Amino acid sequence: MTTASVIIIGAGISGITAAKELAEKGVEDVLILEATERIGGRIQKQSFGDVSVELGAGWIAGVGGKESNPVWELASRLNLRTCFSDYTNARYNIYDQSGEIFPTGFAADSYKKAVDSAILKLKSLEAECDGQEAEEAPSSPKTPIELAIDFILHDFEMAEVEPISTYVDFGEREYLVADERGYESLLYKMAEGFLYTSDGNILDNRLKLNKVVREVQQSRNGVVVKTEDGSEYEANYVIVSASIGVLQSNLISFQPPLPKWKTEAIQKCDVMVYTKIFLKFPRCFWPCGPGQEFFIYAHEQRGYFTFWQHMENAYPGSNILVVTLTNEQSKRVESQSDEETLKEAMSVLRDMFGPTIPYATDILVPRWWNNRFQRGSYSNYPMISDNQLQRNVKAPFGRIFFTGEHTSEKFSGYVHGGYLAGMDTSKTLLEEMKQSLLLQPLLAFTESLTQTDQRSNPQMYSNVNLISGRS
Ligand SMILES: Cc1cc2nc3c(=O)[nH]c(=O)nc-3n(C[C@H](O)[C@H](O)[C@H](O)COP(=O)(O)OP(=O)(O)OC[C@H]3O[C@@H](n4cnc5c(N)ncnc54)[C@H](O)[C@@H]3O)c2cc1C
Repeated sequence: MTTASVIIIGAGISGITAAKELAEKGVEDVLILEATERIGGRIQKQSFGDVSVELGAGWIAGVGGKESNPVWELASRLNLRTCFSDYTNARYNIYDQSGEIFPTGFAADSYKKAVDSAILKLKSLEAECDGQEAEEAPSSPKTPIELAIDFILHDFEMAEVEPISTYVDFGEREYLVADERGYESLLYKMAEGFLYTSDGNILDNRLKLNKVVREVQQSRNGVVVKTEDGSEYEANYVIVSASIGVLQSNLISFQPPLPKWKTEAIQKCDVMVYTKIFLKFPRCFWPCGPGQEFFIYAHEQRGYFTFWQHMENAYPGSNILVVTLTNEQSKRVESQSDEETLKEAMSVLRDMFGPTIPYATDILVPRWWNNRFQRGSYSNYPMISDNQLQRNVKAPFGRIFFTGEHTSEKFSGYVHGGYLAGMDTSKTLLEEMKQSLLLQPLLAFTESLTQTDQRSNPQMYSNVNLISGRS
């Protein structure tokens, strides 16, 4: 059986950050077990139509504020190619089903109404929590303006994932990563010399790919981690960085089972499904001027092929459009063939741009919901929820610690949330290791009093030995 001080389940941004931080602080023998054949998790690029597209995270969000976003700093240091991307412009490019574009004033007005309506909804939820009578939110007749409002509200629900109470001013600017190696470069740079040698070979004592963890067994002596291929690994501590969707599924079982306060908190957190569908065309037929990177299709069915982006700013001449679907629409599209999805997308595009536009030559539909190592795109805590819910999701259980974007109090749902969570969890674990070292003599004394044969369990309190390079 392979042993390590700390086993980390998952090699996304949070898992790699935690592993690196632990190693830098002296915990040398950290081992990452990753279910797939690659590192990166929800940061994943794929070649499509001669360029690299991001199936997962694409934007470095929250830049230009009072405090600095660590992922932006990292990207700047690595000279990652990025381009400014302002999706709020989308509100001025709203098409109806007959291809008419809503006049600017009309669209801006819808935006204001949506904001007012969102504030009213928030107040009513707050009042409900306080047990007061709430002002009724207006019902939504599906006039064109209400269709536009509906989109904007839908967008708020999908994008405003950070709890308002914990707002930190990283800024509002967003940059699209347009690097040849994509967002993944960040992770490969972090992993260089640590998980991989400079010529790209895996350091096998630090990272094992294609290792699907199915069971985490905890005892007084440590933790045993069992994988689908029958391997077993032993450690003093485990950090689980798998997504909230995976925690909600039964992929990983815990022995003894996680306590009720923890499983309840995990189940209460919403999982967003967010899907970017890529379409390649023989030529560009959409408007490409300044402020036209994004456009919206207003349809009675909320979220039906609503949000569009062209990739000409990031990749000139690529002739690629991206349409974003969420939740029920994402799940629906994931369950049908790509040909059917292509047909639907083409029909929407023909509504907007007329019947003569060329048919797409290729389509790429990521399936985050049906991916058993993700089960969704990112966590979305209820807008009005006390911080206790998230604290319970994050809280360790014995020797098992939790990290991942869903444990980041301020930035759940984001790459920088995953990064900061990895830092935070490693700090908490280091503190625990220190404490257990301090307690060691006392525990040894108690043990000798109760005449327990500690020699049969040599690892029980011996973080010191394990920290210094056993693997
Ligand atoms: C479509 C999409 C668009 C997004 N857009 C943005 C964006 O523009 N900007 C932004 O900041 N964020 C965005 N995000 C969110 C961002 O990608 C995530 O918040 C972040 O990457 C999560 O990192 P993580 O380390 O918490 O989890 P992950 O990256 O999911 O890492 C967890 C790892 O655990 C592995 N794993 C799971 N189960 C097991 C198991 N049983 N055994 C072993 N390994 C296991 C997984 O394979 C994975 O590699 C987007 C996400 C998606 C899906």
